[in-house]
Amino acid sequence: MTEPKIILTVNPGSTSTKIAVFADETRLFERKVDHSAADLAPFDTIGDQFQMRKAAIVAALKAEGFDLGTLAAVAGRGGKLPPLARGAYLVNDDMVAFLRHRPIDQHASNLGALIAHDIAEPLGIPSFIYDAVVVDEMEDIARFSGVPELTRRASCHVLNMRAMAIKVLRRDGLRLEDANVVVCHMGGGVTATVISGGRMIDVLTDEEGPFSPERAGRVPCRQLVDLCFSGDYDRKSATKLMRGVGGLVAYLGTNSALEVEARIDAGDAEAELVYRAMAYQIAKGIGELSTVVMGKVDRIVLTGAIAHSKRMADMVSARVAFIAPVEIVPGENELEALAAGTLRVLRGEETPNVFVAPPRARPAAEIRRVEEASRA
Ligand SMILES: Nc1ncnc2c1ncn2[C@@H]1O[C@H](COP(=O)(O)OP(=O)(O)O)[C@@H](O)[C@H]1O
Ligand SMILES: CCCC(=O)OP(=O)(O)O
Repeated sequence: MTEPKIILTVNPGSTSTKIAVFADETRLFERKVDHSAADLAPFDTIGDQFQMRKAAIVAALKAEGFDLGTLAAVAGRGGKLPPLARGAYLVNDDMVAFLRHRPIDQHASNLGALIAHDIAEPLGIPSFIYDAVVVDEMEDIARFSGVPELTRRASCHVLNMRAMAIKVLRRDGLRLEDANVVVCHMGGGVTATVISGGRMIDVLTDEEGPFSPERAGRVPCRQLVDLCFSGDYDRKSATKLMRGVGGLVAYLGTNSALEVEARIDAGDAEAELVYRAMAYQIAKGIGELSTVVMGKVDRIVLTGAIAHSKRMADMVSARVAFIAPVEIVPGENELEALAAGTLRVLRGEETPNVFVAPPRARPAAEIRRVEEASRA
């Protein structure tokens, strides 16, 4: 009998870091470390959280008495890289450098590959990402933003959305390839997608859709431009306003939907209105994506940690149930999906993709200098 493959999976989310160790398909243990808005406030960028999050993981593994020497691979949640294909990518030097120095965006998932690589490299074992948040299968028509310089790109909770859609359909004897499903993941970030014929043909990213516990979501763009040039913000602080201290944090000072619900239960009318507004925006997003498949939606799936909330699930369902049956599948199985994908690679059933960093875009001023020099 062959020895089981031991895999450490790492899922840095905006409000928590989750890890689990698997022996083949069997989960040996799982740990979640929550990061409150106050814990995260001192960090300017996601990259600055690397040591804090890695230390939390190492401490959790130590508390379990886990021997790192038994590991066959480490898998991290894939972050804000350029658009990728579905499936596995080996974490290589190009990917590490890209995520460290020029990630497309600030998101906790950027730390998935970095932490996985940092743990795996000294052990002489590979690290992988699987179904990264930037898997992009959008159709050409979905890429228009209205400004030619700004192309819409996919970014969502890919791992969990696909896994939950497959689970719901399989239970009803259906296949993802044969259905139209709108999935909304409600966690620290909220994103939604419409999956048609097995592909995520359009996506509501966390910057174009509903606000969420710590993100602003879609905002009035002219006012945003004014805000950026008001003199009160630089690039870092304006970015953080959108991601990190937006949404529930901005309105209510907490990234915890659980805390907001406790305040509502205690009679806080402001908390109730903000939470209801979040549900309203989520429902509008689902409606928007339903038009992509002309309303022919087989299932709407609500998932993520906030789908545990009956209050939120009811508020959203009430507005979208006219479109299609609503399935509530709380939580996420991102760690299982990471382990399952990595196992396929280790067993030789899937070949990992190779990440090649795109060339750096040259700033307009540099291009002008080069052109002027060549004319001279
Ligand atoms: N049972 C629950 N009901 C409502 N909200 C919950 C519940 N459990 C967790 N949450 C909320 O879900 C959000 C975190 O989602 P999660 O997906 O775990 O985070 P991350 O995006 O960091 O991975 C937090 O706002 C948390 O308060
Ligand atoms: C970038 C989309 C994924 C996302 O928002 O994840 P979290 O909810 O974990 O922040």
